[in-house]
Amino acid sequence: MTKVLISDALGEDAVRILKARDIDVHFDPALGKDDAALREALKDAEGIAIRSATKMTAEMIAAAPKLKVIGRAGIGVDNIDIEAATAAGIAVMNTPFGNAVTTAEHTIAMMFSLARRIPQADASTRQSKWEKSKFMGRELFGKTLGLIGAGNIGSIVASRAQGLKMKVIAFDPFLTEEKAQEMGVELVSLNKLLTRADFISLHTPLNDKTRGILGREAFEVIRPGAFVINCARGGLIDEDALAEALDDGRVAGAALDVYETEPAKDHKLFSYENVVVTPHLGASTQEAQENVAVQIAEQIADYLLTGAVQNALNMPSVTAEEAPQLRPFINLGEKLGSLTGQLADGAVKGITVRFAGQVAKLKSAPIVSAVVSSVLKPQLATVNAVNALTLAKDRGVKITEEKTETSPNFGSTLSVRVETASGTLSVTGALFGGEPRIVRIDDVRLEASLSGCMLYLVNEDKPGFIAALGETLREADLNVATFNLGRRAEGGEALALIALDCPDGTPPLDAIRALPQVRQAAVLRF
Ligand SMILES: NC(=O)C1=CN([C@@H]2O[C@H](COP(=O)(O)OP(=O)(O)OC[C@H]3O[C@@H](n4cnc5c(N)ncnc54)[C@H](O)[C@@H]3O)[C@@H](O)[C@H]2O)C=CC1
Ligand SMILES: O=C(O)C(=O)COP(=O)(O)O
Repeated sequence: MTKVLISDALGEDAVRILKARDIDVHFDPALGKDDAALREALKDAEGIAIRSATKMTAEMIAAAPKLKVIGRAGIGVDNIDIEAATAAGIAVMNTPFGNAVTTAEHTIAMMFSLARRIPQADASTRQSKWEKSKFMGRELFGKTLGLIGAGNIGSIVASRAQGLKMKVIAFDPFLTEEKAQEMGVELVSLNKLLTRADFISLHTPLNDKTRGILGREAFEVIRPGAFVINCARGGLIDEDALAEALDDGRVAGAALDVYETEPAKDHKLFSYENVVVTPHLGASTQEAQENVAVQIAEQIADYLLTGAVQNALNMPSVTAEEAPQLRPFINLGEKLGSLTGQLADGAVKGITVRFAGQVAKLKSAPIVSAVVSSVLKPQLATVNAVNALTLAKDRGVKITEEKTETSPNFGSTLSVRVETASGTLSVTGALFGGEPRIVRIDDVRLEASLSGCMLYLVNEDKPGFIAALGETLREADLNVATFNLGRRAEGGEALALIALDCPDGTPPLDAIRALPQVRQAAVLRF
């Protein structure tokens, strides 16, 4: 039974959905905080659903030999070593929209909290102080909100802020002018944003480019009296530099939901009166948690059980509707890739996948990944459809796709051409009743299913060859299951693909190669 772990606090719906799909679910929200227990539980898990507390480091991934998918019930994946997961052939998925509205609302709540000092006023009033004059606030109306990052969440924050009649400007080098105009947002440089905005809110992923984007240099040019809000990731702000800017009054206040180190229990900024803090609550509403739990459970189950891929960060998407259409062609691609990979002599330099007919209209990326993975399999034990393209690139293998919507003889054909230092080999296959069949090897037509243990032969098309081969196989006590022949021209070079009943034994290749008509012989396993 397929085992999936849930190692963070996820909505119960996730358990229900996975169990309904006959998945063995291990739900322990404490697991993500206990490295040793997580490592142990990962030994036989095929999937894991996490939030931000579980750290899927390279070391943790190495402890999970059966893991096929890491599902992040949320957006940020900075707690997952995606490179290590990809190298290990593990799909990484998130739920990019399920908690976006909730997090944008938290940002707006933080902005109001700063402007009206609601948390501080609340604490004071509970202490019977009635400090009405102390908590003089600021209006948001007419103020400028500067967004650093205007993607899913930033754009929702923008629309809510516009509803409050704020002017919204954004620094986002990846946002087009057209999209910004559509959002009613003025695109500006980081420097302009810092000098113009009354409120600055961060909404970028945490990566090498964005780490410390609000650091000492930024606080030096920031508009005096600006407020800073961070509901994205802790590392985006240099917390020491923020403390200095708060100390000398350049920054009027900050609202933080996320921290460089989490959980943040003892933080120097917690003692600042003009800092509002929440414990990474951005995504914590019932609605958002229901959304992400349901979405990630369905995505994990679909991937493990049907091969559908949704919201993966390291492989192409395949919808539930596309999966059944693609599956037979993925199977065909795997067979063709496996045949060419097993016959490839030496390092693979290039792989060309050609789609002809109806198949050219389908999404090609999953088929190409399957082909490349199967070609490289004899050389790389750990290759799979997730890491195939990365491994191919690392090894300098050039991948080419060709498409034509016409196919002369079959509804659709798929061809794989593999180039090595010693030449090229090209095979074409088609589906017969949904089953993969090979229909051509180089320029030789022959029709064969590829399964089990097979003998691949290149021989001279001369009388007596089949009898001699039959005798050699009989001497080795090997039964022929199917025999498929093709030839270039009468009396010329012929090809044979022979299925043998040899689950454990090995065909006597030396004896076969010694037959006078044989030019090449190889054993293939599918
Ligand atoms: N506090 C919380 O509980 C939550 C936090 N988040 C975090 O919010 C952040 C934003 O999430 P989404 O809006 O969904 O992401 P997104 O990917 O939709 O948007 C990110 C935006 O940042 C922009 N960007 C990337 N690099 C940039 C750079 N160097 N400078 C300026 N802009 C840059 C991108 O072009 C994109 O428009 C993420 O860090 C995510 O982890 C998300 C959900 C909940
Ligand atoms: O989705 C995200 O990026 C978040 O930061 C939410 O984190 P959480 O699931 O609440 O631990």
